[in-house]
Amino acid sequence: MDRSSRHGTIPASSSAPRVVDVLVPVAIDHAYSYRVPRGMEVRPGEVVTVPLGPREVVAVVWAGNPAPDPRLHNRLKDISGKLDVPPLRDELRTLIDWVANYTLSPRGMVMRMSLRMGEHLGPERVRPGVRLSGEPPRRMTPARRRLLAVLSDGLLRAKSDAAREAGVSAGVVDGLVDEGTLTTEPMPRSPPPPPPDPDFAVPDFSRSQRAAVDAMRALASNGTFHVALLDGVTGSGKTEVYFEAVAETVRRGRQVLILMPEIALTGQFRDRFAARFGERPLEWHSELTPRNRARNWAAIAAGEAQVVVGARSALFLPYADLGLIIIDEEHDQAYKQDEGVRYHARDMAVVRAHVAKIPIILASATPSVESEVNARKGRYQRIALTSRFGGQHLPRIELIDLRREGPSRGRFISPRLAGEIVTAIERREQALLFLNRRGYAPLTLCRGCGHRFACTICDAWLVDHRFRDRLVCHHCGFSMPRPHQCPHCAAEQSLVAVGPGVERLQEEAAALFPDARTMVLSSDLITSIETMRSELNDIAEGRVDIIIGTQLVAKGHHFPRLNLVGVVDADLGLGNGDPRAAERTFQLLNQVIGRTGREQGRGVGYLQTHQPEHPVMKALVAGDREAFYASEIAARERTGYPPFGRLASLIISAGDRPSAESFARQLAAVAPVDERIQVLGPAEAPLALIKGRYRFRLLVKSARGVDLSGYLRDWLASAPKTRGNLKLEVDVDPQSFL
Ligand SMILES: Nc1ncnc2c1ncn2[C@@H]1O[C@H](COP(=O)(O)OP(=O)(O)OP(=O)(O)O)[C@@H](O)[C@H]1O
Ligand SMILES: [Zn+2]
Repeated sequence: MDRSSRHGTIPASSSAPRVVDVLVPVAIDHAYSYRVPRGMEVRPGEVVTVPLGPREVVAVVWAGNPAPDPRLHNRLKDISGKLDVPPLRDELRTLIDWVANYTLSPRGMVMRMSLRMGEHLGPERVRPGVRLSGEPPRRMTPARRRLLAVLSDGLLRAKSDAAREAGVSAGVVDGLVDEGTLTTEPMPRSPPPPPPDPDFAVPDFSRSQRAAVDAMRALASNGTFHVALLDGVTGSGKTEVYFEAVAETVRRGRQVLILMPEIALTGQFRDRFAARFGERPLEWHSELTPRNRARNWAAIAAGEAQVVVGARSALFLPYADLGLIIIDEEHDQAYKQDEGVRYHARDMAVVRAHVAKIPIILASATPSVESEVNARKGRYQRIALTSRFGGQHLPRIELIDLRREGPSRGRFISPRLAGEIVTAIERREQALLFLNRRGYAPLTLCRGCGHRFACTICDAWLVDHRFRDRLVCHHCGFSMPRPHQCPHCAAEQSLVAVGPGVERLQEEAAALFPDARTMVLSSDLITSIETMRSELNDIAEGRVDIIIGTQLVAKGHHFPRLNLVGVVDADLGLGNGDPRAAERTFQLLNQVIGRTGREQGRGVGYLQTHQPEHPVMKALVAGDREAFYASEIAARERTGYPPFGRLASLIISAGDRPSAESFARQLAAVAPVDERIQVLGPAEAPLALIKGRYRFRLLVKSARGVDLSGYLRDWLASAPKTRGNLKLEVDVDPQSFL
């Protein structure tokens, strides 16, 4: 069913040139008018190329323009060509308009996310193939002999493949083509990916899973807009359960999108999918090569790819017939894109599902407060899995009070935790040391003069990365070799590392447990999805005793022999002034401890903390999730924070501090008065300097039902314009308050 055909083609009037509005993929909001050349038929949604200044760009016809301004006629340019790909459907164009309007992003930039492969777009290139003709070569060489041997089966091979298999250069192949020994033929287009088989390996579901499985199948077969929160404790089998909704949708011949918070997770996930469906799903993320990107895009647009697993940008792809969306780990803050178009992929996925009239499943063991409230109010259907699969118990959690039983100075693993790790290894189980901090140490200082190494263009300390032997800024990526001398007082050997990162923990673990095999997992050490996959396999197959990792290991993994997690600094996320600090800490710690005790024995998590009285710690120890949500929801309600109120932030930055501050003040001064809306600030941002830019923030707070985007748009329309290097960024529903 092609919904865009409802609009039909844009009618040609007899004399005046036909004009259409075309959205170009640049930072502007409105579409430009272009003339349709004689003999070309275009419909809204069609992908075209148009001249834009000195360039040719791939763009999309957004609407007909039946009454163009006659004064423009002579100045309008022609559409250059049409791409042989399906038009962007109404559904996707509506989403693009909606997201642009909601986030206050230029529509062209939102649309660009749907055309992410730019010039690689278009039908796949035809590759030349070669085959033996029967004509003998005039002259024989060893290289020619090898090539003929490879082709002796008479099959057609891509030219490059034939050369590679025979170990000869392309010139050898061309030579034999010229002599008529080989004939050339175009290679057939690569076949579409084989479809997943919904009945390949259906698991036996446990009694407690069965109700959820039935609910999944029902929701998929109803096929209407509906939001379900699949709320299942860690290890309950959420993935197996939502696979049944996938299977049902695939049986109906419609497409499924599964979003993951982190692309490093997609490798393992695709293997697991293949175990259930016999085939790996198509993937979509920033690590794809341009060629795979173009191929996957085309397969998705043609409806040949039935299941797509991807990072948040996969939400904007032109699915031919999307029938279901799944958001795995829906609470994860990685779903918020914090630059360019600032959107929350979970929330916008709900919008897409609504526009497309299809079901969406949000899965989590620790739902976001937003989704939890929606489930409590009945706006989302809660589908619960309250126990672990296979009768395993949920982990037990104990606190280690660092004020009383902490490690000695310069050490980070307390004696009690170290003792438990020894016992675990003796039992041939694995242990995970969790610390959400990359590198060796967050701060380096000179013992002689107190000099601290800071980034010169950011308000941040340089982080010591010993494996790379450099000091690195985590905000701008600046790095320098680790110095051997203080640049300030010239003292030699005077630099000390302050505080721990995962690399330093590994050093300590090696000293404490000299016979144990350790592995560090952190995003800066993972070079590709493939290396991540092989390291995770090493862990799953027991080739590692102690895993030392950042939040990368907290998510979604299943390590059969892991029964102990030591959280080195449980307080790390609590003290940063973020209104969601408690929620995030609760989610992250729950999730990481949830990696334990998944197959045999009871898992246990140790939280090293300075704040054993903190409500988050108490809720974790008591295993009392209800208490946590109840107090957090009450606090949000009291303060009018989301989801009981709405927030937006305006970030003003400039190359010098006074310009940024004075513009922020001018902006605040012209905020329209509305008794339902409060404008707070400007205040210097917690990260006051990033990449050489000074930053101020305004926080806009409103009641729940207010059209905050509309308010912001009116405000900014009447505000002074940014000039010079002043920049104003709008973040609706901010997740980061730095
Ligand atoms: N019905 C079943 N039959 C066989 N194995 C199952 C079944 N349900 C779950 N499992 C297995 O139990 C383990 C945990 O399942 P899964 O990873 O889906 O849990 P989860 O709820 O997503 O966990 P988490 O939120 O902790 O990542 C997996 O190894 C999975 O294959
Ligand atoms: Zn920096």
